[in-house]
Amino acid sequence: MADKKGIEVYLDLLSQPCRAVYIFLHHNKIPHTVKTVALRKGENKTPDFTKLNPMQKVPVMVDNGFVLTESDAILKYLATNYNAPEHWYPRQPERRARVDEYTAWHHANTRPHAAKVFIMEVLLPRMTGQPTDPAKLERALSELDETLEKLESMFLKRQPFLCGDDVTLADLLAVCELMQPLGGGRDILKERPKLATWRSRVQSALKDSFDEAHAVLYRLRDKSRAKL
Ligand SMILES: N[C@@H](CCC(=O)N[C@@H](CS)C(=O)NCC(=O)O)C(=O)O
Repeated sequence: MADKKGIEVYLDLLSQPCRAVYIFLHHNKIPHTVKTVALRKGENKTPDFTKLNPMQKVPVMVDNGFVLTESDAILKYLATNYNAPEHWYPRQPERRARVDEYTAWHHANTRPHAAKVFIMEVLLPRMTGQPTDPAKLERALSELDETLEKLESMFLKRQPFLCGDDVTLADLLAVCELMQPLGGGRDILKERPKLATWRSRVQSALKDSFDEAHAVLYRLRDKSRAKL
């Protein structure tokens, strides 16, 4: 049985994988302490943080001296070692394999494609002072659209959640990523009713922890919309 003393997590809630870890811990009432690492202030580049994670990325989890990076590994570790309901990461081999199938695909598809739109519309203009290049944005949106199409046709199909009848780690990672372009005022699911309904379903399943984790992104969205 894992230690009940609690866990330390190093997070910046503007980061999609950090929000997934935060939501999982909060929703499942797993005792933990959040240590904020403000990426915009370069706090991930300090010597202390670099010692903890030489990759200089968040999230990082420390459980009684056991240091773990990568949201996927952290979520699966938490689901396996702490008392989280089984639906998150089912024990039955085929059902678990479905979650692993999505999460492997996620990091090469949903994540880079949704993140690119946010980077182009929010981060790059802030860093360079230059407006978004419309042709590059068009290409990024078209790549993202292919991913959204596959999410609907290959994963969601006719089921309520990406891997079946109940919410899993796959939905959690996916929803946090697909929310990100909202920071630039863009709702990428606006014209995708099937995925938009899925998002509402995931949001309801996660209750307050969803909005709590996304508060900082909502503030960014409101600022972006005010500029339009
Ligand atoms: N594959 C990693 C990705 C972690 C990652 O890219 N984190 C970003 C924030 S979303 C970061 O820390 N970036 C800081 C940097 O690269 O300087 C995971 O899922 O945990």
